[in-house]
Amino acid sequence: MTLFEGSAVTVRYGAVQALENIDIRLDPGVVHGVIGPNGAGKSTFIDALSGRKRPSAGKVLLDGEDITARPVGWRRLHGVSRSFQRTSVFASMTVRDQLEMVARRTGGKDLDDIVGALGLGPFLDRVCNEIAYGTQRSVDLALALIGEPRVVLLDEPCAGLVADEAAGMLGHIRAICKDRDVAVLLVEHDVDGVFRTCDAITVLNLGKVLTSGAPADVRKDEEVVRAYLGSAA
Ligand SMILES: Nc1ncnc2c1ncn2[C@@H]1O[C@H](COP(=O)(O)OP(=O)(O)OP(=O)(O)O)[C@@H](O)[C@H]1O
Repeated sequence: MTLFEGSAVTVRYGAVQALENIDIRLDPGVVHGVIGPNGAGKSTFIDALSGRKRPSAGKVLLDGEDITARPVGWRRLHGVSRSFQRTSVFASMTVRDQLEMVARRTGGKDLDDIVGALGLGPFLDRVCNEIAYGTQRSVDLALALIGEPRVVLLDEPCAGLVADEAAGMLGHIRAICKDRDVAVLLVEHDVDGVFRTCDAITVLNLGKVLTSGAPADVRKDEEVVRAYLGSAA
């Protein structure tokens, strides 16, 4: 059985059809990238899968159970977490207080492991608005990982990072996916980074799937090259 599945997910904002019949399957230990031009529907897709936005049609399934009507908090406590495009850290709290707050809520006993894996130990007693932006993004990722989620939906975790930081972040994400057998959905604009990091890639364009499959096949897909990758492919 598929761990987590979006089936024919459709989202309309009034007259705007942001997503039309999108299918995705997320499996443990697999990083699944979602790429596409601005406005393709990537953030809307994460919102629909995470419970922030109720799909107009279609279903979201966890372990085969229909969780489409379950709210965000229920999903988080049942192993589905997400991060946001903009950093969601509380500026005036210390890194430790933030992480512990989420650990208490989710019952997470894995805080020390996550802090170690992301190299956050030296920053635990620093206030978030005093640490570098790249470290704040690592705190964001840590917040999504607390509580041993089985499914992690990441909305542009590399936004605003310089190339080296982005490469480090993507390396952490892949390692955590493999080490913890987590199903990861990665929305990211850094196309080369996505191709290096992901085991499978879905390309969205104007709310529809252009193609989905192994990175090498997606890179060769003529429609994707024409609509999105262009000469970068
Ligand atoms: N709250 C909203 N109300 C109306 N339309 C919206 C809303 N949010 C998104 N849209 C529209 O839905 C479509 C998909 O937007 P979405 O933000 O999901 O795309 P995206 O691929 O994440 O884009 P980006 O890469 O710029 O973040 C766009 O046409 C957008 O204008």
